[in-house]
Amino acid sequence: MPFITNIKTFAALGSGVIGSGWVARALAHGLDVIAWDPAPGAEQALRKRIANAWPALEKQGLAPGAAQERLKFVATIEECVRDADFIQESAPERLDLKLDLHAKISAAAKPDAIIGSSTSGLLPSEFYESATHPERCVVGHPFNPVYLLPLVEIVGGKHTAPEAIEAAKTIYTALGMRPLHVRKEVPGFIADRLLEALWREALHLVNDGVASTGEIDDAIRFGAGLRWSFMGTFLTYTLAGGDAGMRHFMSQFGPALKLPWTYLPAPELTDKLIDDVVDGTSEQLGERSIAALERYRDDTLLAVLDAVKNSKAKHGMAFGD
Ligand SMILES: NC(=O)C1=CN([C@@H]2O[C@H](COP(=O)(O)OP(=O)(O)OC[C@H]3O[C@@H](n4cnc5c(N)ncnc54)[C@H](O)[C@@H]3O)[C@@H](O)[C@H]2O)C=CC1
Ligand SMILES: C[N+](C)(C)CC(=O)CC(=O)[O-]
Repeated sequence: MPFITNIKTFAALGSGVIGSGWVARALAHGLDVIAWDPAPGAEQALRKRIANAWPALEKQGLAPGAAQERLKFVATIEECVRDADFIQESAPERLDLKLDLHAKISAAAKPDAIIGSSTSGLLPSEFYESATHPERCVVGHPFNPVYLLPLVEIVGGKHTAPEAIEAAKTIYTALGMRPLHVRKEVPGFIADRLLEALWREALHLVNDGVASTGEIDDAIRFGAGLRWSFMGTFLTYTLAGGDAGMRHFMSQFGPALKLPWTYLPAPELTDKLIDDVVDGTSEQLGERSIAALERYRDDTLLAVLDAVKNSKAKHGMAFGD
């Protein structure tokens, strides 16, 4: 059965940080959005988050007809998904919860509507186990803020049809995203496996009293963070090898891989470590509210995205290259 790819109605289940980001992206692309979230006050919180994101989306350019008013908040899962052409679940990261939720979502959805889950690293073969028509079920793992960052990792489970992966690619591309198909179903996929390694080391550095949270963030944002926005680790290190490139880099820095630079297993999350991290980041936040920091992040991300796009165009590359 061909899957729906020309979507007009987007269903969002779960409207926290990530669900609201999906809703904002879908609205900005001129879609009708139906949302459901069981938390009291969820609709109001969702509308507030979208209003905070909207100036950045306006700056980026709205699709014809795009409007915040095209969001409808409903009271049941069934109402949310029944008429949807595409469904994105962004519920809490718990296997039992997602398993139960997807049994309900898929039973009520159109059989040819693709279902995506925002999970950061749970396995689709596990949480789609009880789904109706599991051949249309995928992971579509986004990055925060979902309404601005282009990457979405697509992962299939053991029942996912190859055509569903292609359909998901088409849908996410139409939503202005850069899909990356993760060909093997592994926990953490590609990006979170990398991010988690950095996060564990950062926690060790705090735990060992080597650096504060602010100093660790400085080490990222004034160095590797700047080049990561346009060049990944492999190409960056090719340049670090000089004219001899990666082969010289491997021979010069390869031995360091045997030195105890990294710890990898996560440190114990003691109360002290949690307090140190929370106190450190509160100090970094200062007087700013989360919403104000989000607006600063969005403006800066737009500027970086623009700069990368323009520079690539000058070098004959498209943004997605
Ligand atoms: N926060 C992040 O940086 C990222 C999170 N994700 C993934 O997105 C998903 C959602 O995470 P967040 O938005 O961060 O969490 P969140 O805690 O901000 O939001 C979760 C929402 O789900 C709602 N909810 C509770 N029970 C539910 C149920 N049974 N069915 C549907 N919704 C329910 C909650 O009321 C809440 O609004 C998770 O799978 C997470 O791994 C993916 C990428 C990044
Ligand atoms: C922390 N996290 C694992 C939920 C992060 C992600 O999944 C992606 C992101 O936005 O960094």
